[in-house]
Amino acid sequence: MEKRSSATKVKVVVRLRPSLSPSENTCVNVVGNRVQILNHRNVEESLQYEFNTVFDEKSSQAQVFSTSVEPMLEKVLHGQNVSVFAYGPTGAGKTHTMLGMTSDPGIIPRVIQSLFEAIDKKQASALTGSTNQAPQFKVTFSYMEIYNEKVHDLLASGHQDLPIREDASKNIFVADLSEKSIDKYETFMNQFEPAASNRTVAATKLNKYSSRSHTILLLKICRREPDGKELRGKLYLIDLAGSEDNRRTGNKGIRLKESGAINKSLFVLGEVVDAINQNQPRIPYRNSKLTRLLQDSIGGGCHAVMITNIAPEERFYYDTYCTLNFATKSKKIVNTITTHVVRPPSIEKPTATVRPLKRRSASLQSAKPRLPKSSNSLSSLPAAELHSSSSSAATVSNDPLPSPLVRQQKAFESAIQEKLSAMEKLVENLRTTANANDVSASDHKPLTASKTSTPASKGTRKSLRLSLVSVQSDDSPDVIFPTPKASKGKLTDATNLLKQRYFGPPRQKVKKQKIQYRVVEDSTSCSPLFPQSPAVSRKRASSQDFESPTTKKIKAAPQIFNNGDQAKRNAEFLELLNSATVKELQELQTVGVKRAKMIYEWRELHGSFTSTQSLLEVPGFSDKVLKKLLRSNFVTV
Ligand SMILES: Nc1ncnc2c1ncn2[C@@H]1O[C@H](COP(=O)(O)OP(=O)(O)OP(=O)(O)O)[C@@H](O)[C@H]1O
Repeated sequence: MEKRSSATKVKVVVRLRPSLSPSENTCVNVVGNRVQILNHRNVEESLQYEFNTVFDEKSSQAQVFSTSVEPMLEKVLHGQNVSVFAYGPTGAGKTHTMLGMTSDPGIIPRVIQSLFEAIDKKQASALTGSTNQAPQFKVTFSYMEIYNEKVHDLLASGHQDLPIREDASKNIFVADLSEKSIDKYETFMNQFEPAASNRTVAATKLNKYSSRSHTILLLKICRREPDGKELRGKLYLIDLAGSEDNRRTGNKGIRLKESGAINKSLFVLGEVVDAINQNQPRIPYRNSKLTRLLQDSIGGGCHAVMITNIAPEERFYYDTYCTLNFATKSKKIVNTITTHVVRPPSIEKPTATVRPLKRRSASLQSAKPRLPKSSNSLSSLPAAELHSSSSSAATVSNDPLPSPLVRQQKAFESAIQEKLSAMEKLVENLRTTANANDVSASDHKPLTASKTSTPASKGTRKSLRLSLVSVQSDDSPDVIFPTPKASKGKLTDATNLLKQRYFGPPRQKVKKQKIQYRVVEDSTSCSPLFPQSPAVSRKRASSQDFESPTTKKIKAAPQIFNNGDQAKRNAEFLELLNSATVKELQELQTVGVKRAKMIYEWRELHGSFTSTQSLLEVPGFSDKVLKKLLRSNFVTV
């Protein structure tokens, strides 16, 4: 569970390191929380940059930590994520600030120490309080490096490239790293050689690429309250690689490649910041591993502190100028802080939360008064289920529009109704013609019945109509399947009449039906009353997997129907083929204008069809097409 709280800007601080070569000219001045540098376009002017805090060359490690980082620790202990990253040109003091030396530790060792002090304090104060129950804390860490656009786990043996994946919280990208319990931290830290004043010596055993890679120490803190609630915070401590001007450093070969990779990720970082500031719809986080990892810190749900390191020497002028401009852009970025809370299931369903959902489902029922009450309506669901699927409940609530699936189904259904109605008319016309040609009186009976549909036929029609698009079972569909107009008798279902006429009245009225939607691929698959050819069965195997036993039974039904009735039906169909006009032929299932014309023209040229198989001689009729036509018009081969 996540809670979104206040929007917070990225906190940008600047740290100026002391000059390392006193003989060299400097070009940076710090005045209060402003940094001044010469204007390279006009040397008589100076450029001024203002930041949250600016640390001058005399500032101590302790000062930087207590002002910029220490206040953030409390947030991590309360389930929020914090990212502290050092940015700046090569040699400006990033590693010194983040790691420091044994004699003068930087942010990382200070964070570890303070974190445990804070945890101890919290537990002690909880135990002295009235509840006498202290929260439990679990701290783990992982350490990684992005080098040449590859992520390495620095705690694992060997340097394998790791993929970056999306965290369950959806807004954090993490590499699959080995995690160590924090009690291993001492051993881990001891592997660092003390950083000396010479930066080449500052390279460590663990991080041999030191200044040429981005290193990330991730601390995960899980706080479990006595009531079972968990607060999960993460703290990213990032030492970014410095960008290098290849012309100035004369980088070649591997160095050039390294430098290119560093520049690429820092370049993308700049693009990301620009995109956020310009409110662009797409932020190019995915364009580099670094920006994917920093996604939560820049424009995400994290508290972010950017420590901008700058060097005072004149030879760093251009780097300093660019760095200060980037820092200025970054301070405009706003993050919306997320608190990561995980509650135990038992306290997930307070009545206060469930009640509005119940009201919502009640209003849903009142909005559709004509629909029959059903045992599977939302209100009858257990409260816990409603709560656990609150998002889906919210989707249903008060929405007057049916879902696209229901709309699609309705459209399909009305198309089928039209076809059936037209087919009935067609049959009726044929009968009328047959009457005129002295057809026996007994044949009129079903046609007379067709004009006033009996309750039995209504029931059968309903069952037939539902079976066109659904799988039947024991409960009524209510909400998702409103009764269509056809059931009120406005449309007459010819297919149903045919079925009654040739196969007798339905054996059993379907009492209640519950719709379980399945994909209907085309209108020709609509009849579950006739068996499908093996080929079609194979094609539809996947959708049949979802069929209920009831549907399977219905599909098997034709086997028990009277063969004589089917023969009559086939003869009637043949009669229709031999006498219908183009327009009338079009009324048949799967016959459009083109096919109707083809059938008509073939008949004009060759005379009557002697069997339905003769249709194979009509251009455009393959075996498959014919089977489809016959099946969907309830004719057997
Ligand atoms: N505030 C400071 N006080 C004293 N020395 C410093 C300070 N900042 C940096 N230094 C020294 O400057 C040198 C360069 O610093 P550092 O290695 O931290 O730079 P960097 O920005 O991490 O460089 P790179 O990007 O190459 O890793 C180091 O020898 C470091 O000890």
